[in-house]
Order: sequence, then C-alpha cells, then structure tokens
Amino acid sequence: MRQPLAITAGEPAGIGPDLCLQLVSHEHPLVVIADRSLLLQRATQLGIAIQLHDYSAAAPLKPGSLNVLHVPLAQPVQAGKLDPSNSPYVLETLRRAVRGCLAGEFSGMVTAPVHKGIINDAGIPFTGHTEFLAELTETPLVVMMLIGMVRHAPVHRTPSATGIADSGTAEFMLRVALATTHLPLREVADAITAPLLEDVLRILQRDLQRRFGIARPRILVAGLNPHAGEDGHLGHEEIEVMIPVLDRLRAEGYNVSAPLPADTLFAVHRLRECDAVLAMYHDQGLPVLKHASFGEGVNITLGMPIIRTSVDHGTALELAGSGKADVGSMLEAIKVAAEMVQHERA
Ligand SMILES: NC(=O)C1=CN([C@@H]2O[C@H](COP(=O)(O)OP(=O)(O)OC[C@H]3O[C@@H](n4cnc5c(N)ncnc54)[C@H](O)[C@@H]3O)[C@@H](O)[C@H]2O)C=CC1
Ligand SMILES: NCC(=O)COP(=O)(O)O
Repeated sequence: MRQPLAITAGEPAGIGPDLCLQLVSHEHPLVVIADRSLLLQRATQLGIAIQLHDYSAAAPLKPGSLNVLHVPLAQPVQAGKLDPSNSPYVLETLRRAVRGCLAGEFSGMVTAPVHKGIINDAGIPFTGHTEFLAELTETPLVVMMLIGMVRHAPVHRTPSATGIADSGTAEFMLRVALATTHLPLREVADAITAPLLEDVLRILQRDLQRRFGIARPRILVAGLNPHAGEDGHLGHEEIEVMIPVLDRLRAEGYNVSAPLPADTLFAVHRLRECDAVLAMYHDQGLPVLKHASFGEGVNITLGMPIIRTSVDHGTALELAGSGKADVGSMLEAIKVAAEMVQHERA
C-alpha cells in the first residue's frame, strides 16, 4: 500500500485551506492536517460542496472525501485576517506531519504557505519551514532548492562555442539550490564558509542522486560577488573560500563549475546544460526561478531524513476565500513529492 502524503494547510487566514479543498479527488492518497471547522467554513465561503472524513492511521482513507487529520485552531478565522493566537496551531500541524513522516505513517509532507511574520509576532522566533523542519528532524544542515519548468525562454540565436542550436524557444527543468536560506543580506558573505559550501554541495549531489535519479549531477555554482569577484578586484570570497572547495570536490569526481558570474550564469544556454544551479543566497537564485515558473514551481528541502516539498508562493492573504487562488504549484509539489518517494524506493 502507498503511504499517504501529509498536506499541512499552513496559515489559516491565507490561501492554504482554499488549496487543500481542491485536493479531494487527487489520485495520490493524501491526508490534510488542519482544523476541520476551518475547512468547512472556507468551503462554505467558496461555495464548494465537500465531504470531510476524519483520518485515523488505523483505518483506510475514504475516496471521494477529503481525509482530514484534525488539529484544533485556538481562535476562529476570518479569511485574510492574521491572528497571532493561531500561530501555535500552524506549528503543531507541522510537528504532526513530521512525526508521521519519521514514523513511516506518511511517505512525505507537502506544505501550504505559512506567514513568517505573524508567527514571530506571536513571540515564536521563526524564519521558515526549512529551518523549522531541520530542527524538528534534528538535521544539522538542510538545503533549500526550488524547481520549475522554463518554457519558451529566449535562446541565444547565434550558434557559438556552446553549440547552442538556433532555436527561438527552450523547455527544461530548472533547479536552483541555495547555499544560505533566510538570512539578512548583510550576514550572507560571512556565512559562506568553506565547510558550509562543501556540506551544501555534498547534500545537493547526494539528494539529486537518490531522490531525483540523476547519476552525476552537473552543478553550476554562482559566485558571491559581481562578475564572480573579477579575479579578486570585486571581492575575495571566490578566490579564498569557493575555488579551493570546488577544486577539491572536482578532484573527488563532482561535476561542479568554478564560481560563475551570476548574471550570465542564468542565461538559458547555460541553464539548459546543467542539472542544478547553486546560488549563494535567497534573492540571487529565486527571482530567476520565480520569473520563469511562478505558480507551478516547487520548493524542496534537501538533506532531511524525510521528504518535504512545498508551494513556490506565499499566503496571498488578499486571495483567501475569493476562489482566485491557483492550485498549480500545490499540485506540482504533490507530484514532485510522490516522484521523490518513488526514486528513493527504486
Ligand atoms: N512556503 C512558505 O511558507 C512561504 C511563505 N511565504 C510567506 O507568505 C507571506 C506573503 O508573502 P508575499 O511575498 O506577499 O508572497 P505571495 O506569494 O503571498 O504573494 C505574491 C503575489 O502572488 C500572488 N499569489 C501568490 N500565490 C498565489 C496563488 N496560489 N494563486 C494566485 N496568485 C497568487 C499574490 O496575490 C501576490 O500578488 C509572507 O509572510 C511570506 O513569508 C512566502 C513564500 C513561501
Ligand atoms: N521563498 C521561498 C521561501 O521562503 C520558502 O520558505 P520555507 O517556509 O519553505 O522555508
């Protein structure tokens, strides 16, 4: 029997509950972790007729119903209106999913978006799922990677040394991993140390192999500084920190590039010939990916003992309860989690 994937409904005032309601007839076995009355209330607001089934690990899932593992809210919710007293509920849904994944009850977890600000307003330091899940699974280092299809992007039209065909369009999977996650920009340069870079690349390589079936991943590494430091004239991190690590890993058989200028690294002719890009920080890599595939991208946490994927967007409070939330990224996140489970079993 296929173990279900756990779906956490995220911030209750956001679009997470709306997205979960659209999963009733999904082909993959799913268990939504959320407050039951919140889902019923949002269904009424959206005019969706829905059957909820109370999930029990001991009983089969009920097809045609939304299987719900009930976690109670602290306060009733108004769509679009944040309330810090419900932040412990949000975190409890995540804890329950992680417990189930670690115990083998769930094959993985897929998260709807949380609102990082309101959790902090509730007095709970929180930077993101990524760091929170690392803590819950006692994983010393995890790697954030977002993936999405690049479609119909302009391609360099002149055949060159890269051998690029004279084609006007391209379609390929872009994977962008990050060396640092939710870190203020001011702190990024100090955080890029040789041990960190080496550990991140080892996690990236290992998970691309075991969870994506890529035998020898080709990884392009972005420099930290403009023009990858311009031979030391625009910063020294590439020469002092990055190049020695990359040389060492290459000698071990890794297919990693030298630090590349991030502005040209993201040109289509380069991206389509690699399996993943390692960007040094959140806003170096993710804007490119979201520009290409927002709404159907997937966020993945690598390096953990469990499988976790997520949507590529946030809580979109203004759309909650409106019927305008696009479920595309959630569907992709479920698909990718299911594929990762398959790869791991293979
Ligand atoms: N995985 C997670 O839990 C994530 C959580 N967030 C959190 O979400 C909150 C809001 O972040 P923003 O930067 O405003 O990003 P956002 O993704 O919520 O909104 C950006 C724009 O995209 C639109 N949008 C987002 N999701 C959509 C969907 N499914 N269908 C149609 N339109 C959609 C919104 O209406 C808005 O115009 C923040 O607290 C942030 O921390 C942001 C990204 C990921
Ligand atoms: N921009 C992606 C993002 O911030 C996702 O954060 P997380 O909550 O998945 O850690």
